[in-house]
Amino acid sequence: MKKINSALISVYHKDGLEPIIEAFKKNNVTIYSTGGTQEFIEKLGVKVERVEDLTSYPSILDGRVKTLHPKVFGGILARREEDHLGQLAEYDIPEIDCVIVDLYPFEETVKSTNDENTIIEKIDIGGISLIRAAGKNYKDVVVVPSVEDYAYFVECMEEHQGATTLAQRKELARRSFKVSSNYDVAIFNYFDEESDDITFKQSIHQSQQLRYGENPHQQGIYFGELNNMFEKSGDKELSYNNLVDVDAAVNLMAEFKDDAPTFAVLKHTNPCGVATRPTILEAWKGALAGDPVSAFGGILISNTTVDLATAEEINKIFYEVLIAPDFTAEARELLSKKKKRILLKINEWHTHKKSFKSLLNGVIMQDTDMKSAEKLTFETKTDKAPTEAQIKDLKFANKCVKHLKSNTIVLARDGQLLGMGCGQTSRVDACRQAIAKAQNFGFDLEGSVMASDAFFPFPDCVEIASEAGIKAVVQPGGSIKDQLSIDECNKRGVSMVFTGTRHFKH
Ligand SMILES: NC(=O)c1ncn([C@@H]2O[C@H](COP(=O)(O)O)[C@@H](O)[C@H]2O)c1NC=O
Repeated sequence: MKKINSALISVYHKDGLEPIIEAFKKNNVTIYSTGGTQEFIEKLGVKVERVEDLTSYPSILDGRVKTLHPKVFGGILARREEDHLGQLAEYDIPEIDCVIVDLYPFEETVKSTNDENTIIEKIDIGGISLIRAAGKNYKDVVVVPSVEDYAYFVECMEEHQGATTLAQRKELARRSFKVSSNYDVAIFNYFDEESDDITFKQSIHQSQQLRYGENPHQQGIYFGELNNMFEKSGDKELSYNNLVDVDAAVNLMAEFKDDAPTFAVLKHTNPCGVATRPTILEAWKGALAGDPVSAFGGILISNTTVDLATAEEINKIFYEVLIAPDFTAEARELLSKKKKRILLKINEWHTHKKSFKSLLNGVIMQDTDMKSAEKLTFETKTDKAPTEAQIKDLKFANKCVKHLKSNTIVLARDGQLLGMGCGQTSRVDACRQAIAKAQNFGFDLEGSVMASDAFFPFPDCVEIASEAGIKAVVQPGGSIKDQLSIDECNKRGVSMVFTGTRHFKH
């Protein structure tokens, strides 16, 4: 157990210090402090020793140098043993038993301005050195590295009448290196933004223990911050699988965010029902019709506010998560009555620019596939060109195919997904699956269109699709046997366009 006799306090966020100062007063702790912090503490009626008096230097260079001095760091870093204490005495350096710091808000500054000078001034040097020094010497010194730790520190002191245990000091040292490493990563990422150097560092502050991972015997943790993106209602927490599905759903619907009302039903990340319609109710009905069986327990997402009429229909099935830009008050009230369902109001259609996956002994990163069908050039390769209506459907189908596991085929007509085959080891299997699913759910495929995530190595898919009634096809092209598929289309009066962009999804 170590009693605190002296403390250095230099904090950006002053609010919240009050209980600490109160406890220090009770235990006669000598407080050293920097300018603004000193003023704040003195307003609480407690006497403070100025760091400037300790160092015999004023704060200089606009505050760039205020605590960086051997009189400060000596008192923090000295081991409380004869040799070190002798040196402190020799140089008239007081021991500092506790360091409380809250760093300049670097990340918030980067978010709020592009002005480099302002950003650079918010790189804390003295503060981070203080917490690293105190963290290193945790056996003798207690460190409080951020405003988030004030409450824990007060608890520790209350438990032992102004003293701390070794375990508590070690825990606070751990927190101090968490703060300093996150802080340095954020600074690094700012400087690294335009660099060609290949590095991977992330500063993530929040984490959430999930009920379990993909299966109950696997642990699951989410590292990240969802609160800016969604407002969640419902008591149930998002599970690991929900998070994976919600991510897939948002990435899909981001493609349709500027379109007419669109609804999608996803299962295990794959969209199995999607429809764009003049009203949200019709969009829901159209999406559900795509695969009413798989929709059970699915993830639902719309690009339009969910109204009461739509909510009444949705309420007829069991779903896990419903995501929408908003819900009318009546729709929310109705949907909230059923437990075990999560409503997410989405605030921003944020799609991450980079995506990561852990594998083997590391992590792979890639640019997210941001190529949307709206921006692709559809180059007609057949004698027959698709009609305007078919082009619209081909774009719709191509937006869907991009979000399905490869190999995948999507069949669509009039802004509705009619059938899809996905996760197949051959394209012809995906094609057969898409046709079978569509026919199973009562769709006549006459006049529909087909999208493929990658090229056709053989003309077999065109043959099968055309037999089922498909009249237009979109694919990236790029096979040495492209001509065979084009010839097959010409023979059958089917139009085919190439986009030049493959959408594999593994
Ligand atoms: N330059 C230094 O020696 C220095 N020492 C402490 N700081 C920071 O100064 C801030 C507190 O300053 P003030 O008490 O003047 O409001 C804290 O965020 C602390 O992390 C410093 N500022 C930046 O590096």
